[in-house]
Amino acid sequence: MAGWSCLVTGGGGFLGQRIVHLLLEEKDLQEIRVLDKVFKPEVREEFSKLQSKIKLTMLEGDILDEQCLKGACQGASVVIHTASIIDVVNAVGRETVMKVNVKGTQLLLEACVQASVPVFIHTSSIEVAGPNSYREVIQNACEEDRLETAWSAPYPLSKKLAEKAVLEANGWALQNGGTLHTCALRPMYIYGEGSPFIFAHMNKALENNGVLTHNSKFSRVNPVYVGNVAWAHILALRALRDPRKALSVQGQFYYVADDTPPQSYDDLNYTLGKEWGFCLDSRRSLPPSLRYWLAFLLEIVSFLLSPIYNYQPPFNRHFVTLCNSVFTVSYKKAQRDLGYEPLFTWEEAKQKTKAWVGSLVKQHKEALKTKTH
Ligand SMILES: NC(=O)c1ccc[n+]([C@@H]2O[C@H](COP(=O)([O-])OP(=O)(O)OC[C@H]3O[C@@H](n4cnc5c(N)ncnc54)[C@H](O)[C@@H]3O)[C@@H](O)[C@H]2O)c1
Repeated sequence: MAGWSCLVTGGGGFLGQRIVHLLLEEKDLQEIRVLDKVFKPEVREEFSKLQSKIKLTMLEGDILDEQCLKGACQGASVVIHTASIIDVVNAVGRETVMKVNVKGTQLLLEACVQASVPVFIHTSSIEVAGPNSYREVIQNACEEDRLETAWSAPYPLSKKLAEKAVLEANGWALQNGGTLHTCALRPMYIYGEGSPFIFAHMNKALENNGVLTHNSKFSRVNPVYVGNVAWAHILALRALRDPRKALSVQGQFYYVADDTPPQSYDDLNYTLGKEWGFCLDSRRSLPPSLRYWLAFLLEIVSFLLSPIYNYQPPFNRHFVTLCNSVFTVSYKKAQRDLGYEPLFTWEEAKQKTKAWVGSLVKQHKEALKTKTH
């Protein structure tokens, strides 16, 4: 097959970087374009090193900038769209999240039509499916269950609308007479080296003598390792580029999990941190029902104050539900259609992530030492 090129939006992010690394191994790939709003200096340096292996172009720009998207898509054969704002506590502002996640996706789809890019892989999220209630137990959910979030909170709603736009765009006519083929991947909560959530969590605990906050001990989910999620993206793009497989994959969505055992978010953090002296807060936490109604009260206060003051509650009902639900999925459909098997076992994923958490602890100790000298 002739040389091809791939654009990764959000490619400077936690997942995007791992996708870029895996792309390097793809046959006949001539160019990787990485579009991101900002590249951290360490990411820029990492990508500069890769430029000796492949033509890697870093494009700093906004997913809402049509001119930027036009240039980024020109001549690309595949788009992997991971750029998004993840905000489960409404810290960023509703309008911004909706714009970047929904409008940004629509603009990118239109840019693909104009530039005749035939393959579009979208990183969706488990949040488009739920959980809707912490009282509901959902185990081993599969795509045929047609689960759908009922939340109007900006993150789940925007991801739901973005995924819908992507799947509806499957079959669109391209400028050159070709056809656009799309699919969406719905990863569970992603962990691994560089996870912004684990980074924030561990740093907060380090400021608190290694005590990890525990506000999700009733949850039971199957988190997925970042290297496996990146791998699922590669398999999806291979499938959509393969005329024998494309027919069963186009217009479809897939849950992406791996063999990480179902557990609470608290237990995951503890497992990753205990070797480095982290411990769980031994104080009793509020039961979910009480936290839920407290969140509701705070949301009302926020609403009442809104004409005069922008008060953002520290948690909301959606967040409480997320942190206290039993919600696990099966990855059988991805196995069947994409040939997906996790690249990393739970043991490997755990060891790699633990080692990274250890490096955070080391950095923290060194920073403390320099402060005191
Ligand atoms: N982290 C998780 O647990 C998780 C779980 C399920 C799905 N996802 C999805 O995976 C994708 C990647 O998430 P991640 O965990 O790597 O997060 P991340 O924040 O590390 O990566 C997102 C990237 O998008 C970029 N971006 C944000 N706004 C932009 C804009 N206006 N223009 C251009 N780029 C912009 C950010 O700079 C960032 O590099 C997202 O679509 C997210 O919804 C993440």
